[in-house]
Amino acid sequence: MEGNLRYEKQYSESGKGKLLVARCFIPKGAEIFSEEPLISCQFAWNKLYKYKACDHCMKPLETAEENAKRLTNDPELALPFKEQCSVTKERHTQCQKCQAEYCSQECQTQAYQLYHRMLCDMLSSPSSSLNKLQEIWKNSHYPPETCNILLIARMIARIRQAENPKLMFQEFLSFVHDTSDQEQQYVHKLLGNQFSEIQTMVNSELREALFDEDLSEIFSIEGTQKFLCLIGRNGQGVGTSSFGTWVKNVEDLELPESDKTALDLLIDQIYEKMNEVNGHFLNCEGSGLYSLHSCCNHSCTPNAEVQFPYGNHTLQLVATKDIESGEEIEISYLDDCQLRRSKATRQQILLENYMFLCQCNKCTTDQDDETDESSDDDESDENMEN
Ligand SMILES: C[S@@+](CC[C@H](N)C(=O)[O-])C[C@H]1O[C@@H](n2cnc3c(N)ncnc32)[C@H](O)[C@@H]1O
Repeated sequence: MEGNLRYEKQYSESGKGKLLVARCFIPKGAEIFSEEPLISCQFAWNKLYKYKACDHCMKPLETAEENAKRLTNDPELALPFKEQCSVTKERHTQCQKCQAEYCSQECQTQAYQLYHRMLCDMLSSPSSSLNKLQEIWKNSHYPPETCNILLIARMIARIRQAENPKLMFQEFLSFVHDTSDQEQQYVHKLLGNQFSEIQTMVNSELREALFDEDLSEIFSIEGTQKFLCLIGRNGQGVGTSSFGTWVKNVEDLELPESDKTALDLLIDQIYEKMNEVNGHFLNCEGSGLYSLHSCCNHSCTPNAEVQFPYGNHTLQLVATKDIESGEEIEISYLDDCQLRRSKATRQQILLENYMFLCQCNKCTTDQDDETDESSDDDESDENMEN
């Protein structure tokens, strides 16, 4: 199988750590790989805002029409081509103990086998340390969120439920997780002074909920800090939307030109209304840790991008340019708007969020401060979403 892969892992000689390199020519638009996350989790505030998605794969649980009604605040809204909605409610299941909802029995079983068995009891009791931990986190990380502390609880449960917990722990440690850079100049922003009290609380609730003598290293304060940095530096934002999937499906339909025009108009009007009512928070969001994707370095002129074509947490890496054999495969950790900012601003955002001074081609050859197209006042709080 190795022989068919379009990429290989290498180690950078210029201090960028692991990286992915193309093993063959990859044409623009082609899939480089797709992968399931090692672990993923929705953001903590989703429930309150009524974003409903599978507790395991993040596939939306409300139909495209329900989704559109909620986000436009228009209970009368009706969508044509309802059969193009991919939500199949008759397949949905629920954990009888903690009420977690799933898009299918397969997801419920997978979640239980991977991490849910260890967490279910605690999640079903409102006063448990795990629920306390979620509340502590929610109260210090308001939307837009970039990670949920339950992701760490799931990581620990995944390690403890693994056939070989030490091996699974090592797998997580293969993601970059240092809490400061080599010169000790920069510390990850999740470990900033404003969060020091929270780190102690998080550590103590994690110990109470999930302590295991054999894995005591995870439960030290340094262990908690490492895990926080690990999700901060590698976590990939995931966004799913049943309306978005419906739009993609109806756009592929073979329709007479006049019907297509009417449909496009309807879609534009719905999106406009959604933006008016809800701003930019249209997706059910969360984050995940992906083994292969986390080997991709950042570039301010990337040649690949992350997509979620299946409407769940399965990630696909797609070439956005022709990539020559031997070329590094690079994504952007910045969104399009941030990519147009000056070198100084881009570097500051990357330092704050990922603790590195960008060594991509553009940054090492560029004196582009004057090309900055936007104000440098906005703060960035983006994860590896783009
Ligand atoms: C998701 S990891 C990418 C893979 C990483 N090189 C590794 O060894 O695992 C993100 C980290 O890679 C490094 N990195 C990514 N892009 C970089 C770049 N353009 N310049 C320097 N370091 C970079 C930084 O340490 C960053 O925190």
